[in-house]
Amino acid sequence: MTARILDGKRIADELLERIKGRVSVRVAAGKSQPGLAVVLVGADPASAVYVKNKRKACKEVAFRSFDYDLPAETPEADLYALIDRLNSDARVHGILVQLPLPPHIDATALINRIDPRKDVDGFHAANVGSLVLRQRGLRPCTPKGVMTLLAHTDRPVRGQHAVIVGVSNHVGRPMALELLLAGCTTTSCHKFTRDLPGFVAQADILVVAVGRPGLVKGEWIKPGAIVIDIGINRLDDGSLVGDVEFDAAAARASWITPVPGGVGRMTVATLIENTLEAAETFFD
Ligand SMILES: Nc1nc(=O)c2c([nH]1)NC[C@@H]1CN(c3ccc(C(=O)N[C@@H](CCC(=O)O)C(=O)O)cc3)C=[N+]21
Repeated sequence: MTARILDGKRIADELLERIKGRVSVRVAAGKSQPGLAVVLVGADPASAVYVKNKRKACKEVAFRSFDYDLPAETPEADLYALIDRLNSDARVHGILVQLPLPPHIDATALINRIDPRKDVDGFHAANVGSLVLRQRGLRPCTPKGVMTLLAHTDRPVRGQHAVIVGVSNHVGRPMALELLLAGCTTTSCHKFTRDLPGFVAQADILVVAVGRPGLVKGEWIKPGAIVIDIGINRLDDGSLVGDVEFDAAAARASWITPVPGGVGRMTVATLIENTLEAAETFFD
């Protein structure tokens, strides 16, 4: 078998195109233009690339974007004051504070200061709770974007054995929940897991979000599996690779996401989707 490419760039562009249409309908009906505030603290080069992509996506769908590029030394109190201002600014429907933050800032406290209705990352404790309990709320972008990708395969999700490698707050753990809620039998693997290859071999749907190039070997993959690679690793030669050996995995899988051009693009498009959803659900 040779895998079909689950084309995150194309699926993300189609999603953005649909959102752009909905924005023009909304604005023509006299409703507000959705607004997204993107807060970047410090000069982490990877963060700069991601933030640039988010601001570009805002332009593409005719959202208003409010950009804050702050020095790494910004006092915590100034950031709280900024969040408070954005929370009460009616032109702003979504607030994103790019992570990681400099070490002197308590990221958890700052994220929890965001109005949960504007927390388009879905990182606020209230939104994580809503996801767990299946209540209305904003859902973390990367796992939600992966569910959109899975809907573009020819395979059902319900009933499949999903194996998630990585249990981070923002990606691996909410990913396992999304798949569980969609009717998968789920297995989460992490650094204490014994026999990672044995679990990977059982996956009908494999999602890897660790950040270690080549962690998952192609020969571990169950023939016909769907492989979702969330890792983004920059090699010394400047190229980007995921956590899965792409060529060897693609020889066995039915579908596979590329890096770049896979999950990363969906994360950005889903952030935009969440911002429109926030505007429509909470502020119309
Ligand atoms: N508050 C917060 N929310 C986030 O959603 C968030 C964050 N902090 N911190 C960092 C991670 C990472 N992330 C990505 C965004 C875009 C691409 C992306 O556009 N990737 C492209 C190109 C990547 C490149 O050229 O470097 C691709 O995979 O094709 C990837 C990863 C969002 N994150």
